[in-house]
Amino acid sequence: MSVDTAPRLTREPGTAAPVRIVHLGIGAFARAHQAWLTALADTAGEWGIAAFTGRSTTVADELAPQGGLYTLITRGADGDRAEIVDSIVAVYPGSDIEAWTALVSAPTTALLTLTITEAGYRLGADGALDTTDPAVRADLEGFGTDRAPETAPGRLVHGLAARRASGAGPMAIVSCDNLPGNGELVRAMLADFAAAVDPGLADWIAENVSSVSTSIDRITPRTTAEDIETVAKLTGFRDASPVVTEPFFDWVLSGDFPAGRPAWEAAGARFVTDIEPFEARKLWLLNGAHTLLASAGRLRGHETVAEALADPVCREWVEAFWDEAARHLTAPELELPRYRAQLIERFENPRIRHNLAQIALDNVTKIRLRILPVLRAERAAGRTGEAAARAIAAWATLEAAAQPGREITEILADLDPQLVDEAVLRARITGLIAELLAR
Ligand SMILES: NC(=O)c1ccc[n+]([C@@H]2O[C@H](COP(=O)([O-])OP(=O)(O)OC[C@H]3O[C@@H](n4cnc5c(N)ncnc54)[C@H](O)[C@@H]3O)[C@@H](O)[C@H]2O)c1
Ligand SMILES: O=P(O)(O)OC[C@@H](O)[C@@H](O)[C@H](O)[C@H](O)CO
Repeated sequence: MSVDTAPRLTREPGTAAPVRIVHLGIGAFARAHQAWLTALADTAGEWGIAAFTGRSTTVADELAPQGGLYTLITRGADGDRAEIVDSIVAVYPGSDIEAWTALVSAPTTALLTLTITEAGYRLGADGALDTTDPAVRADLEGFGTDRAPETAPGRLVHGLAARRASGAGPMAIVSCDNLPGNGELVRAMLADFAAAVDPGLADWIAENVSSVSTSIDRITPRTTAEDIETVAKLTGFRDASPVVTEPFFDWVLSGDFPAGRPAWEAAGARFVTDIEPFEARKLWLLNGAHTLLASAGRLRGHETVAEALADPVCREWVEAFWDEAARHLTAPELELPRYRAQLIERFENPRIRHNLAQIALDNVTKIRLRILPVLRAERAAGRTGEAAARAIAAWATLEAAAQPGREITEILADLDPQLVDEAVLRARITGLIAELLAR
């Protein structure tokens, strides 16, 4: 059936689970991962999700007429499988502060989950809330007035203040963004914001809000118009907002859930006491390789991860980066040879079109968190960290082209002043830039 003639996907009345989870930043990934796992785990229909967009209202406009239903296409190398996911039961634009406040402060709400992108946390290089950010300042100054908060920290603290006032009790916040120690970062972000507006509220949050850390993994590119056609053919429905993802998924969580949670382990999630090695494995090997390819692959004329990995030069650079990272990922439960083999298979999936330009967004933050730690660990061990340095050199080469007139040393200093201050390192990176330009 073509999308022009297919009936729209809509929810049957009376089939929505009660809201017990509020999600901020509904996009493609949350629907490929935690909303899908919630639907699988929640066989009794007790854990409905109320989803809010972060900035744009697009997903709310698309999903609300469908009662929150959407199609998830699992795209393997050999074909597509479509399923309709029903765990999202209400969708709102992020600007709907009335709905947000009512839902976060409801005693029935047990969890807040987040996919607001790395930039959405509004943290500075030191991991604390960036109070020099004009949007953060505006939310701090407007707190407690009629002005609606606009940043994620502002909205979260506003909602938690209402929860404290309503006496709804403790809850958990689960960050599902690709940041190391994402639970700790949420805790710091909330503590910094609340302390600046109401120290009593900061104490209440510290005692009543559990920040759960997670490592989240499922490659989910942006949906295309062609995907909407594919869904109509597979299901017979017109879905304005389907999501396409890969077969692989992984979710590791660590923390407390004072008001309960879905039995996510029944759907494949793992609960651990020490999440740090799992986070480092995923962020350095998967996201680090993505970040490397986002610069090096584009420099060599490639558009997608699969195209770049098919280039033996890029493949060698990725493997060399993994060798460096692997020396600092020593916990046996990480099963690195297996994880690396899976990564190659996932990156090579020719039917997942993961654009390097999309992955390159907010590159500076990503390099700081995924490449620099490997470079520092290698140098601390007395080695050069050549492969990590090459990823930085590739990024700096593209930046120099995009910012004519700026010296390479200025560009590197924006990333990390140490890259310029240490003469040996600076010379190595500039040497690698010359090598990349010569190719
Ligand atoms: N796509 C993936 O493969 C994948 C996998 C693992 C983790 N993640 C995490 O999920 C995040 C979102 O990915 P996605 O694929 O859903 O992207 P998306 O573009 O589909 O959705 C992003 C959501 O974040 C919101 N947002 C963007 N900037 C914001 C800001 N400054 N403040 C508040 N909200 C903001 C958007 O409005 C939207 O609701 C990633 O940044 C990453 O941290 C993604
Ligand atoms: O937007 P980011 O960099 O956090 O990540 C881009 C991709 O590396 C990322 O979305 C991966 O596909 C994902 O982390 C896989 O689990």
